[in-house]
Amino acid sequence: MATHPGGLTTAPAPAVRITSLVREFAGRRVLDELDLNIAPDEFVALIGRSGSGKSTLLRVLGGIDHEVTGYEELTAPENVSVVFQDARLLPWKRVLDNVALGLPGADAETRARTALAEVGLAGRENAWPVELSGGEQQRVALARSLVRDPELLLADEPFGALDALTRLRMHALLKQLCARHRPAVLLVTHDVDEAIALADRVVVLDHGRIAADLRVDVPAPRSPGTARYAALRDELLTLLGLDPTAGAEATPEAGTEPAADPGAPQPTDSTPKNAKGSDS
Ligand SMILES: Nc1ncnc2c1ncn2[C@@H]1O[C@H](COP(=O)(O)OP(=O)(O)OP(=O)(O)O)[C@@H](O)[C@H]1O
Repeated sequence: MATHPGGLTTAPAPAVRITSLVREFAGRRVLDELDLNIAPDEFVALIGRSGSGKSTLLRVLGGIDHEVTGYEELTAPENVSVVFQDARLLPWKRVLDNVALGLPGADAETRARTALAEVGLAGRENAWPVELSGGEQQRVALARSLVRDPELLLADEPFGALDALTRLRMHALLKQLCARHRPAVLLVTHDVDEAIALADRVVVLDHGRIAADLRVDVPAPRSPGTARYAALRDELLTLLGLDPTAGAEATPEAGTEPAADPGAPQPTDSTPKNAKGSDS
């Protein structure tokens, strides 16, 4: 917050400013007059049913999708990094070269080494991607993103393919990295617990519109045992059309696809059936 000489207190300009964004595919609105602001260094988790438009929004913000149908305002920083569910490392380049790839300046290699140390991979610089576990590959992907000091980090289910234990380790790492680098973050996740663990705000997307925008006012450490955590989790699950009392069972919303589809948000921090990554 900045204070002007007149005593007027103003919030810093948002890193992301979206007003009335529309994206259609074959005449069907996938993003429907969507409004969203993200402050610099704010961490926003984006959840929603499969097909609600989460990845589309990320692709627009990441400059991967240039074909938006319309908007009143669409502002994002130029320096954006994107992390996907799969690490997308170049298999023919060693770990260090993957991180340093395209980095300007004579100190590129030094910066890449520092970034690898930050994600706990000092000593693995000369490894080939294939020699790393899934969790380690995602660490490299994080290092490759953060070495560029992005003002905005976009993450599309980056831990979705990892086992539950590795995912928890990655949560701790991401928190640590964000505290140090302070990018604005937009994280797409299907995991309500992941959203509460990491985010300052959780935004629920439904049919291309923001259905809810909730501040995560759960005191640290964000333990699932606390009343506030449980209340927020129940609220989010209900917004997603899931029955919070039903454990892993989902309650379909009337008139919509069953919430139990494989892409539906999970009420527990469950490991997907295709979980492959581990840090060990
Ligand atoms: N290139 C495309 N051509 C046509 N339709 C598309 C295209 N990309 C996305 N869509 C449609 O837009 C809708 C939103 O897709 P999107 O991938 O953004 O959903 P999502 O919320 O990320 O889903 P999930 O949670 O399953 O990943 C879907 O109905 C999808 O079929």
